[in-house]
Amino acid sequence: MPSVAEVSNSTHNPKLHSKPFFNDSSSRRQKILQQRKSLPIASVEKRLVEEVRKNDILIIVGETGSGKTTQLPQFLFHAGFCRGGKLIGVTQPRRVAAVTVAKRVAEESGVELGQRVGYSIRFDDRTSTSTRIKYMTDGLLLREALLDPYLSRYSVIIVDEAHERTVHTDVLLGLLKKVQNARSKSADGHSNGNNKNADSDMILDRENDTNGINTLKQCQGRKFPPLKLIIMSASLDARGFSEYFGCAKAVHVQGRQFPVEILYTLYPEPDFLDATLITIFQVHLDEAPGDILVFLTGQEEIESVERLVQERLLQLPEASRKLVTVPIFSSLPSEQQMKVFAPAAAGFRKVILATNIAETSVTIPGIKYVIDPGFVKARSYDPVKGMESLIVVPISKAQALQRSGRAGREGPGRCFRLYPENEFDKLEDSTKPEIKRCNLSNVILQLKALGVDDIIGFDFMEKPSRASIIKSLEQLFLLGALTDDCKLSDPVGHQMARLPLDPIYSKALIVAGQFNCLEEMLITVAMLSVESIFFAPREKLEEARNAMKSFASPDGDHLTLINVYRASDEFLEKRKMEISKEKTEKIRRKWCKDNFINSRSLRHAQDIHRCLAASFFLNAALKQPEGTYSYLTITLVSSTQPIGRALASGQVVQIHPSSVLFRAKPECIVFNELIQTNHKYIRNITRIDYLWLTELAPQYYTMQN
Ligand SMILES: Nc1ncnc2c1ncn2[C@@H]1O[C@H](COP(=O)(O)OP(=O)(O)OP(=O)(O)O)[C@@H](O)[C@H]1O
Repeated sequence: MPSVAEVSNSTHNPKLHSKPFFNDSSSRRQKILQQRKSLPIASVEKRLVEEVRKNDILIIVGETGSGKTTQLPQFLFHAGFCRGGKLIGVTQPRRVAAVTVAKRVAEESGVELGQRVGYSIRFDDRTSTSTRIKYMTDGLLLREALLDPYLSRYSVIIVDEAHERTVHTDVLLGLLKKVQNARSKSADGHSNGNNKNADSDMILDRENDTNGINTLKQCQGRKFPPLKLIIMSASLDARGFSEYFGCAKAVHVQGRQFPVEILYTLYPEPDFLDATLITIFQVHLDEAPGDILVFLTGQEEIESVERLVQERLLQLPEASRKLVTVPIFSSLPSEQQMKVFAPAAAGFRKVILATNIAETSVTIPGIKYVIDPGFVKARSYDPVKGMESLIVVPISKAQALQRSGRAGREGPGRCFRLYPENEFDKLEDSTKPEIKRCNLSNVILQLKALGVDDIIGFDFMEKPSRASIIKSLEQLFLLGALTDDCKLSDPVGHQMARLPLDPIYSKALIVAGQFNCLEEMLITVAMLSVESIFFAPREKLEEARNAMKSFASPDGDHLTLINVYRASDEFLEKRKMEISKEKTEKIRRKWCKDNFINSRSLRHAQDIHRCLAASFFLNAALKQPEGTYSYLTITLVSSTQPIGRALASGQVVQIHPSSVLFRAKPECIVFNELIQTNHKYIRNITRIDYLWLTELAPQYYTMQN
């Protein structure tokens, strides 16, 4: 049993370190200072710092809003943990949390964002050489470990919201355990290279790597100060984490700043969307001023609730219509996401319609009421079919707690749970770790690059199933990332591991060079790697559709994406298109000229098609007579060999209505995404010639004939 020390809330309020916040003593500065002083964590600053000094691994559990995320890194900074230019890294499962918390802490510290306090998320880095407190996504820290296997720049790493158990958090925990072990050995004067301790073999067994990833050889002989590791959350299974870290100490920061009253329904609600609407209007019409945060499962649901709210508002007297809806979901452009943090116009109440993106870590100013129907859209993975799907499931108790914790941050709050209290009791305590319900290709690629060859033997907090591991190994093998003996292939596997992309995209980029279409592939992958390029607000649906049509390519979504990218590039940069110096076949040119076709564009389009086919061959589908598609999946014949012979079996999928090929329905296509709602849909699709499959992926497709 781990020892759980209670760090109580005392009446003593230590003087907070207050480097100049702002030039003037504005009322905002005073307010922030006051707010910080009154946080439960403020009264236990010294004791927490002491605990961190005494323990290399510390588990901190504290109520939502008690000040863990914003205050602890500042306490440690002022206590000298950044001496010698070291960093305190704080990981978050979500980008929006990393960005908004960093902004808040920079403001609290009175520094410009990107200086002492910064953030780093994929494709957006706001740090500098003076950054000492760095908020980042857990995925980003994993990538940093590829370049710096000892994470030598960090003196402290705080894994925040660990209860979410994202796949990156779980891999990171295993990795940090090993890094910490290796660093404490190096600090003790152990020779890294000779140490055969199993705990450090991942780092120690790294071979020389010619692909730019730092290797053990470069690290040998260097000494690193011990790494402090802090695992934090409001709803953590402290015992489970403590056991995983060898009976690490767990402390509990008691108290919350403001109470949140929890209300349940008397009976189960047959239609939770209807119940949500009724509750929104009850709060709006009957409750004191304060904004509302509603948790829904996805974009479609958010848009339909938004529409229904607008319709019902029109039925109210003019004076009661002062309610504005603001959506937030992951595919919304980030400027739009940030709108939820802006106050509503004077006299208006704001109702934020959010997915679980707003569930943890974030403080949305003004929120007094939370409406929680109790559902979430979660990933699930079927390793046999190789299919990942999103399904609506009840939330866990931990999630319910996080949701209610978004209220009560600036004053007392209320949370309306749209289910009876006895239903709450039946919820799972915590969310099933994502690593047990997702495709592992990306994780395996990264672990292999970090020198972990035995994936099944890796010290995961909870092991993914053997079937998922094998399926993902198989996919990586078919993409050419692994050799026959399951090692990272050279150079393809190493190159793929370095790219911060899905393995399928990385492979596309690598193959693109051979097909002379790297630029186009970069555009395609860049466009696919960001959230949805097309955005269609409900009130401007027709205009948005017309705009999309003007870019649409008859060959599919990928080429359409390139059209969009190029149009915006030309518009913004007013840059002339570069003329290709390549010689192309005279006949083909003439044919293009006669047919008013840009031969260069056509050539690239063809290359891109082939390039996509080469890398996306795992995701091919053939049209069936009735207009659906048969998706070719791979089934293992031999269960003893992870990469054995493969056979294809079909399952029925449909083209998603958002695709420009929704009506055209070509004979053979490749696609990027398979999603399951009420149907199995495929998205981001390109038309291909079936023969290319056998030409470019003979190891797989010749067997179909
Ligand atoms: N952007 C912000 N605007 C206004 N107040 C904020 C902001 N960020 C934080 N706060 C204040 O600081 C308090 C502590 O926030 P913090 O995120 O550190 O808490 P936490 O313990 O990490 O909560 P959680 O477990 O929910 O992540 C909030 O309750 C709120 O009062």
